[in-house]
Amino acid sequence: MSENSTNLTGITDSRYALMAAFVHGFIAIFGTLTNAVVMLTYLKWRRTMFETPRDLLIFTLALADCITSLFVAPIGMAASIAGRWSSGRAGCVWYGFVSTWMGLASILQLTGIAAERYFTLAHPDLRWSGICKKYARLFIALAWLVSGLTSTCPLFGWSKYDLEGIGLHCSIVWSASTLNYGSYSLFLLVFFFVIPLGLIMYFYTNVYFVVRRLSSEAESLWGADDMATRQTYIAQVKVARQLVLLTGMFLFAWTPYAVMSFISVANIIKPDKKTSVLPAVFAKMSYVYNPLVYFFTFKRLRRRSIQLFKRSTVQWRTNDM
Ligand SMILES: CC1=C(/C=C/C(C)=C/C=C\C(C)=C\C=O)C(C)(C)CCC1
Repeated sequence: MSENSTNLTGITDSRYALMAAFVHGFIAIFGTLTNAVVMLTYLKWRRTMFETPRDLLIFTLALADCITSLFVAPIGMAASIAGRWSSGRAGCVWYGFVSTWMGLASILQLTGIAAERYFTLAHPDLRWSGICKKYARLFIALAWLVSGLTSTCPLFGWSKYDLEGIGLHCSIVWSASTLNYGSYSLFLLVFFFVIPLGLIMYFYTNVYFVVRRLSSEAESLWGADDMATRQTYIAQVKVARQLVLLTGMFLFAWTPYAVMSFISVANIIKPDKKTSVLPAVFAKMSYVYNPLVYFFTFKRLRRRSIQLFKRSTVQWRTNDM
């Protein structure tokens, strides 16, 4: 990874450049379109769709992925096609800043939603779900604000955004060569990866144990006549499963990048410039597959999106006649 590089021309290898061009192009088109469909569906049926904190979360995650696909991926594609960084210093800072902001906001929101699941299922006595619905908007706004402020630090001298890998994308300088770079890198890895990951694992492990205990006690707890309570419980567990999948997919995408960044900071081995492109590309693919996870797991969203698609096709045809 680059350390003190200020040379914004970049050196590339044609095979990696071709792959990066393809991935960036794919993200720019499909990431923007699929995430836009998710958001439009929510906005079209906003009265009924924003029922739970989970819906707000899906909307804001789709917004973050859409912003990155639309405003960052084309810059990466242009660089990959040119075989060198082609958007200057400002383009590099923009690329690094937006990618960092959106990524950090997503991990904070996924931690928040894991907490909501934990308190809803493990401590129903706290009536957390009611409180959470009320404060979900505030939490999401805070997550965006905190991650936004954190991402502006490199603009004010705490670390910096620079070319990474073979020079086709920009990120913060993952290095401990100076206290300035090292402290910011560690700050990000600890507060936006290790701690959120630890909390997410704690919350979902507890959810799992509560569900297991309650399932074995189900008969004696509810009896045969309290079907309503039982159905509510089953629905809550289903939601927890969907959210574990969503969070798991995000972490699946970002963990290789976080591990490679840690290896660079700890100076364990010096990652090869070419192969270090792969974790960054892999992380970006989550912008495209996240909407697919929403469509396949959230039935209501899927049904409404299909409805939206059918309506627009009918409208199109009518306008054509
Ligand atoms: C978003 C997460 C992280 C930080 C990512 C950063 C700083 C990304 C910047 C740019 C690019 C180009 C990324 C890849 O495409 C951590 C701190 C690594 C933790 C996981 C979530």
